[in-house]
Amino acid sequence: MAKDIKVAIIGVGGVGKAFVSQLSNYIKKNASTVSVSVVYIARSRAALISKDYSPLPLTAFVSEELDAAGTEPLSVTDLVQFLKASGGEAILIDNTSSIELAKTYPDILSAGIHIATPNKKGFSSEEKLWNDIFAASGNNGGSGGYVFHEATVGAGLPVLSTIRDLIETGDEVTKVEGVFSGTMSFLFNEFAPVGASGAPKAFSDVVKVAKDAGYTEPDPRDDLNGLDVARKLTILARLSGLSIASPTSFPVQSLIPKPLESVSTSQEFMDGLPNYDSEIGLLADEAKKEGKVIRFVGSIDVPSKAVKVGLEKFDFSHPIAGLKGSDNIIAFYTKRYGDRALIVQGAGAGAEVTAMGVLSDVIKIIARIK
Ligand SMILES: NC(=O)C1=CN([C@@H]2O[C@H](COP(=O)(O)OP(=O)(O)OC[C@H]3O[C@@H](n4cnc5c(N)ncnc54)[C@H](OP(=O)(O)O)[C@@H]3O)[C@@H](O)[C@H]2O)C=CC1
Ligand SMILES: N[C@@H](CC=O)C(=O)O
Ligand code: NA
Repeated sequence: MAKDIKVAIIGVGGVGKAFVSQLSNYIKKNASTVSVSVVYIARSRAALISKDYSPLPLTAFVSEELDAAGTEPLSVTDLVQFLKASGGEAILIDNTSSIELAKTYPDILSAGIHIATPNKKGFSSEEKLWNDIFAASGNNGGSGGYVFHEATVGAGLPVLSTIRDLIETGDEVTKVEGVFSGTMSFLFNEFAPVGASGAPKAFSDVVKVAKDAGYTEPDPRDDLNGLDVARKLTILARLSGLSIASPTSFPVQSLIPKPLESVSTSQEFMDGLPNYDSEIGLLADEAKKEGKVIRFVGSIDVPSKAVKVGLEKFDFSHPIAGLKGSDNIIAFYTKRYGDRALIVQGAGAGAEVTAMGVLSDVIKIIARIK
């Protein structure tokens, strides 16, 4: 029988709940070959802890159960100690968007605990944190835990595994470009579709739909200010070998109306947004007159080290103009692939497709340690 791998899950929001459900199915399906026990599940102010390391039940109501029966969450130091005391391998799943938690990854990895996460913060903030995380990890042959973060770019789409494979097999990535935000894709595909006729939808209404569908960041301003895309490009640029100080160290266009930049809560922002629908409507109308649509895109030009994020106009026939739903499209230009890029396309946001990216990372870790 394979050794039992302990799992701790922090964050059971949209992605976290879908992850718990997918992990539960994975554990049942693979019970004869893999033994996985979830021993800790936490949200901000409550946790379920299995002190004797017996598996916690993985139900669809996990966040409600946490509130009803949970105790105070452990500090990261205590959680590491608890997982280490089990005597075996342990994986931490960070399904939050917390920078504080991300800052502790080097310590968690140094303790030999593995990490799988869709949280972009650790990989896209100051470069020192990125360097510390990978130096502490076992990814490059070190003694620390493995860290995988596929869902930080393009949700479950194979974006990071693709760029790593290209580079590790000796190809040279020259340019990466496309649509990197499920939210932004959905907003413009719905608000300014190709060949639109009739009354346009209000931009603020579409933002609300994207939020309710679980595409946005916990705070949708993090999408609309361009920073979510900037974080993804920071990760891809760093994987391409560029030194990127932070996601604000290159040009990033924000779609937040100036007067709403200073509001304090995300609810105030959502309430104020309808007042600015006409501003973005004008940009879409201008493009339409030229036979184009506007889309929110990003690009990394590796030789010139140029990274940028913002709105651009596209002909109706361009593949970016024709995207649907929350689809991302990411084109990798490399020496081997020449002028015809390697393209990855599909849903780039949503709980299920993101959780799939996290679980696939967990499965990769299990394959290395079991
Ligand atoms: N949604 C998507 O399509 C995608 C999301 N991601 C990333 O996945 C992560 C989760 O997103 P999503 O599920 O949509 O977000 P949600 O806001 O739905 O869920 C966040 C969860 O994290 C918990 N949490 C937040 N901070 C802490 C903390 N310091 N300690 C413990 N728990 C905490 C929250 O608990 P509580 O409710 O108690 O505060 C909640 O359970 C984010 O990093 C996001 O960027 C990545 C790709 C796609
Ligand atoms: N808010 C993000 C979620 C995935 O990273 C997006 O819309 O792409
Ligand atoms: Na991905």
